This record gives sequence, C-alpha cells and structure tokens, in this order.
Amino acid sequence: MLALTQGDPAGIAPEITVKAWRILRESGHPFVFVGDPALLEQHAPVQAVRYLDQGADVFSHAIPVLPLRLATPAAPGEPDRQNAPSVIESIRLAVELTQNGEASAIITNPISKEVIQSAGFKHPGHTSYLAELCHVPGQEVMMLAGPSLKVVPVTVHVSLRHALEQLNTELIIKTARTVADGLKRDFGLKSPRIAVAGLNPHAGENGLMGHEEQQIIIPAIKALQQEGLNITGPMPPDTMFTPVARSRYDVALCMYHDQGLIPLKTLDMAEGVNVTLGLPIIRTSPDHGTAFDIAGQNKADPSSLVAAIRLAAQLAQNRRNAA
Ligand SMILES: NC(=O)C1=CN([C@@H]2O[C@H](COP(=O)(O)OP(=O)(O)OC[C@H]3O[C@@H](n4cnc5c(N)ncnc54)[C@H](O)[C@@H]3O)[C@@H](O)[C@H]2O)C=CC1
Ligand SMILES: NCC(=O)COP(=O)(O)O
Repeated sequence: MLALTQGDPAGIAPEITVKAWRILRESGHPFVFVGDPALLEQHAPVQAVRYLDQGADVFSHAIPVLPLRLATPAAPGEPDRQNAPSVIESIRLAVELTQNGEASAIITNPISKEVIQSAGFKHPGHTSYLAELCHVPGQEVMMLAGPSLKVVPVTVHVSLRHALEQLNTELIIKTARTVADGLKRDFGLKSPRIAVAGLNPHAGENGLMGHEEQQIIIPAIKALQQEGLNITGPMPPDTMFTPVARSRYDVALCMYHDQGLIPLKTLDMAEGVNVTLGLPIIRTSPDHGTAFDIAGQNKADPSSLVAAIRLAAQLAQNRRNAA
C-alpha cells in the first residue's frame, strides 16, 4: 500500500488528491491519504481506515484515509501555521508506516517551506527531514525525473551565493555516487550515464570565465571515472539540455537548483516527479509546490501527483523484484 501525505491543507493538495483518486481508482495503484478527512469529504467519498492494508478494499469506491486532525479548518489560498504540526505529523507518520512495512512507499503532497519554518520546522523541505527520520542525515539526494530528462541539483535550497560557497569536489563526488547507486538499484540502469554541468558560461572556457570547473568540478569527474562511474563533463550548461545532448545521458548533475529545475519544469512540468535518492525508503512527490494562487478553484492539474504515485509503485515493485 502507498501512503500519501496531507501536504499544506490550504494549497492544492486536497484537490489533486481527489483528482488523482478518480484517475487511479480505474487503473489501480491504491493509496491511503494520511491527513484530515475534512479536506476531501466535500469532493469525494472518504472512508477512515485504522490500518493501511484496509485501503485496498476501500479504494475502488472511496478514498481511504488514516485520520489526522487539523488544528483549525483550512481556507484555500490562506495558509495558517497553526496547521503546521499536522502537516509535519502526516510526513512523520507516513515514514513510520513505511519503515514498519505497512506502506511500500510514501508520496508527499506539497508543503510550504515558509509556513512550516515559521512554525519552527528546522529543515529546508521534506528531503532532509526524511533523511533525519530514516537515520541517514546527509545521505539524501534530490532528483527530479520526467519523461524527457532527469536532473539532480548538487546544491539545493540555498541562495545562489550560498550555493557557490557550498559547492566542492567532495559534495559532487558524494552526490554522484548516490545517484549512480539509486539509478542502478531502483531504476534498473546497469551503468547510468551521468553528465555533469559546468557552473560558469561555456563551462568556464578553460578558466576564462571562472575557475570552478578546473578547481572543483573536473577533479570530481576524474575521481569518479577512476571509480568506474560512467560520468562525463563539465558540459556547457546552455547546450546540455538540447534533445541531442539529452540523448547521450541518463541524468544531469547540476551545480545549483535552478540550473536543473528550469529545464526539467520547462520540458516536463506536468509529469515531473521529485524522487529522493539515498534513503532506505521510497519517496516521491509531484514536482510542483502548493500553488496557493489557484487553491480551491478547481484549476489544479493532478498529472504530476499521478505520475509520482505511479512511479512510487513502480520503484517499490522494482525493489521487491530485486529482493
Ligand atoms: N514538494 C514540495 O513540497 C514543494 C513545495 N514547494 C513550495 O510551494 C510553495 C509555492 O512555490 P512556488 O514557487 O510558487 O511554486 P508552485 O509550483 O506552487 O507554483 C508555481 C506556479 O505554477 C502553478 N502550478 C503549480 N502546480 C500546479 C498544478 N498542479 N496545476 C496547475 N498549476 C500549477 C501555480 O498556480 C503557480 O502559478 C513554496 O512554499 C515552496 O516552498 C515548491 C516545490 C515543491
Ligand atoms: N524545488 C523542489 C522542492 O522544493 C521540493 O523540496 P522537498 O520538500 O522535496 O525537499
């Protein structure tokens, strides 16, 4: 069974959950929503369950819900930090259910980093919180996967200035190893082809436009090649996302968040999925955020959540087959 978290109750999570259920009840891929049933029950039949495996019998006629209560009723588009503890508890509980084997994977609905951090949450997002809950802090790697492209940002939710300060050879090496392991284990690629982006225009053009390529990126690539990884670069960032360039690699290792997420969302916004590599559990998520601007207006596209649920089920199956 798959566990789907609540997400921010004032965003589009309730709407895309209902829409995803309508799509998936036909094709299978049952999930249990871990959250407040009040968010869904005006829009779809809902049935409370005590155990996740009860969800299988329920899913064809109602959304199975493992109930959690919000502190205050949700108003679409008006996030309230009083509900942050319930948002966080949904994630914690879904992870626990995955760790104890009740769930085969977790899919997280979007949360607002600003809202939960204003309520005292110490993590920049799900990814590092999941690693803490799984007792592997620092091992987590964010990958965005779509039909056209997979990208991994080496530095993630920090300012661009801070990203430059964080970037170093060891971080690139550690990230690339996790990516190679994850693509082999969960995606079934025998020797994943990793393309490393340069940082500077024209990948620095031999030091003419910056030295990070020679000082940081090329030493990492050489070390990883010596370990046997199928890794190339640094590639000029402005041409590495053309169709021809993309056909030559399985995943692009990008030096900062938007270097990878802009091409990914431009090409694959509807079906892009955020996958956390480096965890003992499987976690996926839609590639988009809370979309407070359209919450409650029946405008939200559930495709990315549906893709995230399908991919989580596929990855769980791959792990079962491998075991
Ligand atoms: N996995 C997660 O929990 C993520 C959370 N966020 C959080 O979401 C909040 C808002 O972030 P933004 O940068 O504004 O990104 P966003 O993805 O929420 O919205 C950007 C634009 O895309 C539109 N959009 C997003 N998803 C859509 C969908 N399914 N259907 C139709 N239109 C959609 C929105 O209406 C908005 O105009 C922030 O607090 C951010 O931290 C952002 C990305 C991922
Ligand atoms: N830009 C991706 C994003 O914000 C998702 O972060 P996380 O909550 O999955 O850590």
